[in-house]
Amino acid sequence: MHLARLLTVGSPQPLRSVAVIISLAALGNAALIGLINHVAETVAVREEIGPRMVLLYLAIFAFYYIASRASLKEANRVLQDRLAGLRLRVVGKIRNTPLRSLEQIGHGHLFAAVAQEINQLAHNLPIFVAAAQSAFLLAFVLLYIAVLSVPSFLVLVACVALGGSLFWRRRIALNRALAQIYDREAAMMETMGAFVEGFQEIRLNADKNDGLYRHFNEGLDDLEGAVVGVGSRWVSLLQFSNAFVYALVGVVIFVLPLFFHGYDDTIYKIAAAATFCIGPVTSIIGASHLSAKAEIGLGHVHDLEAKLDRAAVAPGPPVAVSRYAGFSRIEYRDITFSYRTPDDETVFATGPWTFSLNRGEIVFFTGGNGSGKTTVMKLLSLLYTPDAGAILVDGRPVTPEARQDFREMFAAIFHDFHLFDRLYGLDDVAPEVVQAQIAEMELADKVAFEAGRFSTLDLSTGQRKRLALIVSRLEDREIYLFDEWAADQDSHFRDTFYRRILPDLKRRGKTVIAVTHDDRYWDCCDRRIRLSLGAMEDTADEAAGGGGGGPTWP
Ligand SMILES: Nc1ncnc2c1ncn2[C@@H]1O[C@H](COP(=O)(O)OP(=O)(O)OP(=O)(O)O)[C@@H](O)[C@H]1O
Repeated sequence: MHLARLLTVGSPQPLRSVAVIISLAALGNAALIGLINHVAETVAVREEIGPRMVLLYLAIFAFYYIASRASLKEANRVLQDRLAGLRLRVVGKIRNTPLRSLEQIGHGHLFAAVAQEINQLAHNLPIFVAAAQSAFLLAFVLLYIAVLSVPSFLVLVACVALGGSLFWRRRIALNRALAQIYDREAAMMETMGAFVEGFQEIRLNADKNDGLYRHFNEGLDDLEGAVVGVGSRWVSLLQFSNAFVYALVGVVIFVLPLFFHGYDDTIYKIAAAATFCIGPVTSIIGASHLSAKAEIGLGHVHDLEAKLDRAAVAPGPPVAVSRYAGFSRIEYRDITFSYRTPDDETVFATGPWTFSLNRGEIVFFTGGNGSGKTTVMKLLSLLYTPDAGAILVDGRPVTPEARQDFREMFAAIFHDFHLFDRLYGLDDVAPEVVQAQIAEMELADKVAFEAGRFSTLDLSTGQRKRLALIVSRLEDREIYLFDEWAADQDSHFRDTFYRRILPDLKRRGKTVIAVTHDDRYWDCCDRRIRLSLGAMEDTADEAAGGGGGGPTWP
């Protein structure tokens, strides 16, 4: 069903053309079988095979060869095109999904669906195409048998229907077992991931290393047992299909002559034709095994698509300049937000809080671990949509359609930031400008900007953060969010950040919101907000609190 859905999305025209070419190739194959039978009969009655027959054989063979090659190539091209379309569609949905929904789906699930499942399918597609050709061939061979003897055809069709239904029943049981393998494979992949991500920890601790290895081994045993079980079911299914074809040949040779007269002349032709079917039947059975796997994999991709569709927000038109560019004041009114479990239990809640931000000010957010600073940063930039409350820019409410415009005002460096090696979205930046910033950030001996990309990202965490700062400055946004940016910097660069970079941004009319634990630099802000269990607290009255302009609560 999922495979059929993959094929039917998009224009039906290429599929029709493929079906025509595949059926031509199968027709050529069947004609070849018919001709071979005819020649064998001619030789058997000691008649001469003339050059016409040789020429006919060569012509049919050439036709079959060309059509078969073209059908495999064309079908593969069309199917790979459908898969590329599926990948593009899923990634297109991912990029328009709200951050929170993506976090709930989980990165592992996303990668498994977009990379693993679709890749596997892409590799197996040629086998499906060959199986489709075999199916057409079987149909033509049955037609050929019908031309030779209608009663034989009817008996064979009845036998094939019976065999097909037996096969189908066994296949359903096999599919169930395959689905269980999928779950075990996912669990094993997770433990594999722990080896890679926790490599430093296990290299330092042999007991931990052994424990994880044992856990992996148990999972592997479990998986192996399931795979072996499916393998033996699969082998017996394959044997059943081959034995079934031989049984059919037996019916042709031994049973049919007992019931039908005048059958002796054609018996060997029908037997030969049925024998020719063994290869195609094996090819179809092989593909059916893979198609069961593909169904499960594609099922996961389609499940993911459905989740993304439920969460998706229709993208607005491309934004050249945010409609809020040049804002004077942003007000966040009665904002609330909570992380919830799938059972709808609240894990952490923040708000209701009300906060306003004036153009050109520097606001620090402080608070203990888990107090909600990062969460609030994501709410302020609308990476998270508040559960309730309103945001107004210069008195105008930010409507759902305008949210992307609002986000376009921000450049953010979160503590789990991602550094791209290219300046995506900054096509017009002159390399000299980037190079000058690299020098200013004292990274010139480490990294260069060449051919539109950074020469390396293999840098220390502090250095990578400096590179991220360069990128955010090049983006030239209205508001800068820094989530503990200075935490990984040495004392010299920490000083540079608070005493030079932040004031410089302010001088250029930028607004800065920074999460910080650096109490030595609290004098560098205009206002400081403290978060405690998700609640905002005014620090204006604190003697050691932020200097500057003091709080500006609405
Ligand atoms: N993706 C998430 N899903 C569920 N709960 C989360 C998620 N991220 C954070 N939380 C919860 O929200 C609370 C606040 O987290 P947040 O990262 O905002 O705190 P923080 O003040 O930035 O902490 P830190 O100083 O350690 O960086 C945490 O207690 C955590 O349990």
